[in-house]
Amino acid sequence: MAAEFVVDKSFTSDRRSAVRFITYHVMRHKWVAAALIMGAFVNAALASTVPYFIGQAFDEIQQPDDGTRQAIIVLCLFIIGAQAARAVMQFIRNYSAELFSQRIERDVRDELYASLLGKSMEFHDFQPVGEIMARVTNDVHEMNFMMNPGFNMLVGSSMFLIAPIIAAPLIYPALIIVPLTFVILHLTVQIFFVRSLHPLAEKVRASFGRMNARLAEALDGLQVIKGTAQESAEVGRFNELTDTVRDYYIDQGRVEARYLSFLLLGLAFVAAFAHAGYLYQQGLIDTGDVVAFIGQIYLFGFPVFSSLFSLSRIASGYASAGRILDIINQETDLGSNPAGYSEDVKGAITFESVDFGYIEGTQVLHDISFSIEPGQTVAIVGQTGAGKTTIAKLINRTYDVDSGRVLVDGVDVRDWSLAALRSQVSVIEQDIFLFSRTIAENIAFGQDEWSQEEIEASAKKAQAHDFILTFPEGYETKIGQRGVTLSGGQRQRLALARAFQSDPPILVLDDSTSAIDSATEDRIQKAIWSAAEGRTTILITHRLSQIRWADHIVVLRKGRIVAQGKHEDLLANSVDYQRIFARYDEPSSTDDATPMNDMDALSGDADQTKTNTE
Ligand SMILES: Nc1ncnc2c1ncn2[C@@H]1O[C@H](COP(=O)(O)OP(=O)(O)OP(=O)(O)O)[C@@H](O)[C@H]1O
Repeated sequence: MAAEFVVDKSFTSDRRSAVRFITYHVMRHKWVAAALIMGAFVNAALASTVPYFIGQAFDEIQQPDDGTRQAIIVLCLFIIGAQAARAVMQFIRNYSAELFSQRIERDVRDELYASLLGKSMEFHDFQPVGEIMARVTNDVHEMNFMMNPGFNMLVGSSMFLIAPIIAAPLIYPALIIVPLTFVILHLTVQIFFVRSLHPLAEKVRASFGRMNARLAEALDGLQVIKGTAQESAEVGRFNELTDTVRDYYIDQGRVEARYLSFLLLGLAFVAAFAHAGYLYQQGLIDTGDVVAFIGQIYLFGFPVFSSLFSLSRIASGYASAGRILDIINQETDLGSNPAGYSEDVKGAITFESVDFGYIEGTQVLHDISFSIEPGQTVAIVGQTGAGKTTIAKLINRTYDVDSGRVLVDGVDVRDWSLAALRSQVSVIEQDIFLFSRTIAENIAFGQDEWSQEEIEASAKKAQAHDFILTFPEGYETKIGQRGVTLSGGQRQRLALARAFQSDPPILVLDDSTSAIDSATEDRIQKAIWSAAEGRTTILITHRLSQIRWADHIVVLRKGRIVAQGKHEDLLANSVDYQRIFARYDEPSSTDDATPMNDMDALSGDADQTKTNTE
């Protein structure tokens, strides 16, 4: 399957169905599973010896003679020995079960996480984060529960179903009738039980995912919810989802409450007493045999009670495995092309008749063609929604073109090794994302090794060093989630520092100075100029001061290029450029005091402006 990112794994699971997927993961740890089964089986076998020894003891007490005392002591020692051995077997079984289930949880989670990172942005655009989180955390954990206590209890208790079938005929052959009939009926009930439980378990899991998605979205948009006083409405919507989860759980409980095996167990006791009593009356078995036989029937209690719980866990785990596979098996269009072209990027970018749309049938870019020489700075301008950001996303293959080609150094980006391409194209997004890690770690993101001096040098170039030092912990300051503890301008400068640190041959700055005051704008301007030096830079900006010193300007309108060239030429010849430019905000700056929307000022020399400000 094509994926943007493929982890070198020591295994490739069988993803053809949930059963194969589960079996594959179980078989990866077959020795641990074998220890579990062996522990469970021997434990059950030893447990079933207890009623046998008690039956023997009964016989001894009923016909006392000189050897009775010694025989009872020996039988007691056997029971103690059997229980001690059981304790060891229980330990083996429970330890293996924990090891087994935790390993499976880890393997499946790793596999799912790697698969998620490998999915294209097209996939992630339409997947609510909360839903994905529910699968990575909760559904994977359900698979753990399916193994332990689910399978563990089912396997362990199944041995208690087998033991009486073996032991009863040893007491007297006809005594097999009741236990065998019970086991057949109990297994039939189990099959019907799981069949009716499975669709409900799927509904529970799916409704849980939807609830999680809503929760994640609400927390993400908390500011908007509070800002628009929508708390009550949101609580109402969330309640509807929690009600649905509750209702499906109750439906599941209703099916569980109708579990027929409890009734069967009661009937089995009645039938066993009747049968044993009849054989006793016929003189075919003695009192000890009756006690031993009823003791064997008692062993059924454990599998009946535990199967209700273990089968519910298995039904939930099975539904979860299906949901995990759903995600893993979804195709992603982008291939990582690991064997592709992977030279050092020089920086030439060419768009050749590119068409693109995010959704089928809705075209965002139409016939886009332009070229950028290595080291040039190019500004892409156009009204909001014109497709500027979309152009940037095609360069590092966040998305692939529908038709036409995007070339980097003359090579189609699809022929590049994706890792080689992306590691050399740095994009500072409109909505800058910072991780909840330290400032230093954020600047060095993507690098395995870095020194404090390097980080500080990058921060200085990005005009970020001074504000970083105002924090008590400096570079070790932990940034709040998504960088919420920083201002917009500070986030932008950290993103620039990250770009300096990785020193990419191609740098894309998307609207990077849209939300800041003029003094900060000035600092960022300087940082951008020094960042643009010696590399191909694409500026997607509404800032006049940035646009006009670009080597080349591409003017977009509704996804089409309506003009391109140098600032002066465009200003003189392109009505679109003039119109767009007239609407752009030009912040006043200390060095470059071009007034906003002042068309006279636009005719100033771009290079001159750049030099002055530098
Ligand atoms: N992930 C997406 N899925 C679907 N449509 C999208 C997606 N991202 C952008 N679009 C659509 O593509 C069009 C171009 O968007 P784009 O972000 O490239 O515009 P832009 O020129 O960068 O705008 P702005 O100046 O406001 O950032 C818009 O109509 C937008 O609604």
